[in-house]
Amino acid sequence: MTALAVAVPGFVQYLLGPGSTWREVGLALADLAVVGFLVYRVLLLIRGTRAINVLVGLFLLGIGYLASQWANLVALNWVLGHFLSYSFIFGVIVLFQADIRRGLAHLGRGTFLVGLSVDERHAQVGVVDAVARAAVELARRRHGALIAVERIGDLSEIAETGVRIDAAASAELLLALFQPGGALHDGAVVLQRGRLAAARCLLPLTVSPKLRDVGTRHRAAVGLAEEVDAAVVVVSEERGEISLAVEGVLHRRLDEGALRQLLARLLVEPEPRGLAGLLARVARPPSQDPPEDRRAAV
Ligand SMILES: Nc1ncnc2c1ncn2[C@@H]1O[C@H](COP(=O)(O)OP(=O)(O)OP(=O)(O)O)[C@@H](O)[C@H]1O
Repeated sequence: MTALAVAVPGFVQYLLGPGSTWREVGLALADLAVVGFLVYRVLLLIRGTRAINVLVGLFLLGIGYLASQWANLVALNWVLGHFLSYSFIFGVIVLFQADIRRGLAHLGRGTFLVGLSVDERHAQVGVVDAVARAAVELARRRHGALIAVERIGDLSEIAETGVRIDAAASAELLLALFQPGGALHDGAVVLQRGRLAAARCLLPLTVSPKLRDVGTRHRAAVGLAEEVDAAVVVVSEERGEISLAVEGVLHRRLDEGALRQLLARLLVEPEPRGLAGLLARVARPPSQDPPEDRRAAV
């Protein structure tokens, strides 16, 4: 460790040139640390998503560009150079849009929860209780269910794909809606601002290849959680399992306690505000996530 503490600044000083001062070395080290940390956070953010494949594609294009430059292949180098510069701009905006949206929503999460009024917070506590009680009972009965709860992302468009209900959210209503054979049991129920907004809604399906062992109900939950900042609870008809999709990750095999805890964290408990909140969110160690075997990153 001590050897490393001497070797790294020494190496940086060597790179900066013989006349460099320790202040310059210190600044260069801080610069490297900040860039390293940012790259690490970006990789964590897009880990296991389609974005990582695109990043690998861009990296290979970059290698092709450098190779064509080295081999003096003028036409290929011209094409790859232009292709790279445009695909960087459009690639970041278009291909990473879901990930950017999720990342921004992640940063805005504290603001959403801090901004809740007393009444809204009370309604959210009711939603957590209703959804958790219903999910446990639906799992016991082996009735399949899909419940999307709005957070920052607006679920109005999703609600419009189904049948409008606009009723107070309760476990009893959820149990009745997901009764097999019922007119509204298919598709997802959408909860907005503490109320049960609509049923039989259609959610976007994820195309992630990582979710091979689950069917369309779970794919629909993850698909919505990839696109919008919502908490989506799934009850498996086949296995009687409860899962929750949020920020594109499926937390699987939850018992009532774990489900309540996750829902409360996502819908009720505010995180610290301002710089403290930002630092807490950015620096949250991966170990605070549920164990790896319960998660399926997409
Ligand atoms: N895009 C979608 N939006 C909303 N609901 C959907 C969507 N796709 C499927 N579903 C719901 O999932 C049901 C089919 O579930 P399927 O058995 O394929 O999935 P699963 O993930 O294996 O779930 P389970 O473990 O309950 O069987 C459909 O009847 C419908 O209610």
